[in-house]
Amino acid sequence: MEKASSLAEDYFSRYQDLIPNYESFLNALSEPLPLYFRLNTLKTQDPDRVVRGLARQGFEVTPVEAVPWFFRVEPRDISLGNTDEYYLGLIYPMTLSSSLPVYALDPRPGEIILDLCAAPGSKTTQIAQLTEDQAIVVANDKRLDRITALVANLRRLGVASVVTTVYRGEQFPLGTTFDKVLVDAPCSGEGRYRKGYEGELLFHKEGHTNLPAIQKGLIVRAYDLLRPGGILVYSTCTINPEENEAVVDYLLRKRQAEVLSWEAPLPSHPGLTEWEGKPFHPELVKAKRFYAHEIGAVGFFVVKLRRQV
Ligand SMILES: C[S@@+](CC[C@H](N)C(=O)[O-])C[C@H]1O[C@@H](n2cnc3c(N)ncnc32)[C@H](O)[C@@H]1O
Repeated sequence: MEKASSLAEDYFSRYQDLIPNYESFLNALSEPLPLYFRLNTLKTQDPDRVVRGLARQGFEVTPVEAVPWFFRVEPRDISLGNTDEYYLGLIYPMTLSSSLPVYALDPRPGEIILDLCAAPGSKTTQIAQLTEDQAIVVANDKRLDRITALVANLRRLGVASVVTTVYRGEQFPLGTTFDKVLVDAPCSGEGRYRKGYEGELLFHKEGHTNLPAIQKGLIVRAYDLLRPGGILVYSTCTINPEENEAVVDYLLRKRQAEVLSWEAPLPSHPGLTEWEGKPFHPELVKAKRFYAHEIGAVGFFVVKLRRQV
């Protein structure tokens, strides 16, 4: 047990000097992730009614002050996915920090928006909600089975403004230009790792292909799909600088992108300008890192960029 319980610590030890309050980060790995849902305002404007309905089924629901339409739910041992509120599309269970990339994207009605790695659609449906279903949204994913799940979510939530495509994002056809592109990239998911009973890391998927190479291909294609002045948001749920700052640094060396500041509703830390002796573009300080133990949700990295020409 002693040996096993050090597995998570071993894995994260390279981040010892990077993660603020590293001890409390390690402690948080043993805690279950808090549950949240987003109220789907395309189907209801009456949060009180939804909260009362869930309370009758034994849920304790608390609004999250900082993030509009998000609610924290307890306990975890009854399934939100088996409630009428879920089936009717009044709620969409998603972790709180998963709202951040769309927050940075700031989608508006009338815009043409591409969600390049969209399935199962947490962020696509959030975009549809924030634009009151009045944008044109293309939701793409390389996996048809996951697009099928996304389409089911669109139907359940009553979204009409989204069309779906199935391309490898790196090869998404050039031609149409977008006002905004979101790349919520496939990643190692370190921000969501938790310790199991024997100290093993849950959610640790072995045998990844070269994620940074895929992520670099995705971010460059996303940039090339923007109109001049268009906005790109790149996000991951990993701590790993090679999948975050190094990917954005690659784009900044290949293209004339501008890194933008944005106001986040949850506590964050600046992006890194150096990692393991390798310098990154100084503007990366405007990227934001969110750590699981500080926000009570999955750890995230989010950066907002503008296409110059
Ligand atoms: C982090 S998940 C996206 C979650 C989604 N944005 C949401 O909020 O529900 C990453 C997605 O990227 C997809 N993906 C992986 N490689 C891809 C590629 N080369 N091109 C497009 N999508 C890819 C995966 O199938 C997966 O659905």
